[in-house]
Amino acid sequence: MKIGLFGGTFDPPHHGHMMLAEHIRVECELDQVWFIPVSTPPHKKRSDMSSVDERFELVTVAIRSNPHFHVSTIERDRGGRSYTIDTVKQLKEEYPAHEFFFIIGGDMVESLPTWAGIEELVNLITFIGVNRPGYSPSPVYKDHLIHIDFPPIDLSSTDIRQRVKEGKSIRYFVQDEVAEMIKESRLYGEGSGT
Ligand SMILES: Nc1ncnc2c1ncn2[C@@H]1O[C@H](COP(=O)(O)OP(=O)(O)OP(=O)(O)O)[C@@H](O)[C@H]1O
Ligand SMILES: O=C(O)c1ccc[n+]([C@@H]2O[C@H](COP(=O)([O-])O)[C@@H](O)[C@H]2O)c1
Repeated sequence: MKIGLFGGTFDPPHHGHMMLAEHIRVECELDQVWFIPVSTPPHKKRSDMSSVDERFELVTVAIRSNPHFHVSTIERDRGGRSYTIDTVKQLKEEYPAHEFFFIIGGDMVESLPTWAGIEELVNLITFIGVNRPGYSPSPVYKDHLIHIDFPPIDLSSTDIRQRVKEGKSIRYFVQDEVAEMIKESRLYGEGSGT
């Protein structure tokens, strides 16, 4: 089976994530996409990040309606900083018959040279990269990166959190169930979305 691994902080998962995963699944003829919420992101430093359990729950409800989408606990279970090289090695060992790809947006394509063990990692897995508004595709590792055009979606989890803080509606920015969970759990501040 061809599996697209889609790692992220997903705080929260938004429609950009869902559109990207579905677009890549179809374009690259993947059998499944496995969403992998990070335990601690390797590069991001945020003191107000939701817990990995909360982010895992948000992803679980966000992907529920798509039979090709799954969520993995691999990084939650491992804990600590979620280096992709560790995840890829572990998954290749557990599922030797699967062919894995790693899906990333333009910001992550740009940051690839700084990833832990990147020289080894690019020989273990092929990346699938898309454009993202504000980021230009990097010429590095192009032999290990399949570039897929993606309709620019200028949306980020940061935007969603900011809207919630400001008491603005996040309807149609995230799935209804995700918006409900944000409200119920009072994530991201007093407004918690409408
Ligand atoms: N609008 C988008 N277009 C293209 N790629 C995206 C988009 N949003 C997220 N991604 C990609 O999805 C993956 C996971 O992203 P992440 O969960 O960090 O979301 P984010 O919106 O970038 O979050 P934050 O605003 O908190 O940094 C990354 O590879 C990122 O590049
Ligand atoms: O392994 C690394 O050094 C590394 C550095 C930056 C990002 N990543 C992975 O890229 C994915 C997206 O990261 P982020 O910060 O956008 O949530 C997520 O799975 C991270 O573990 C991995």
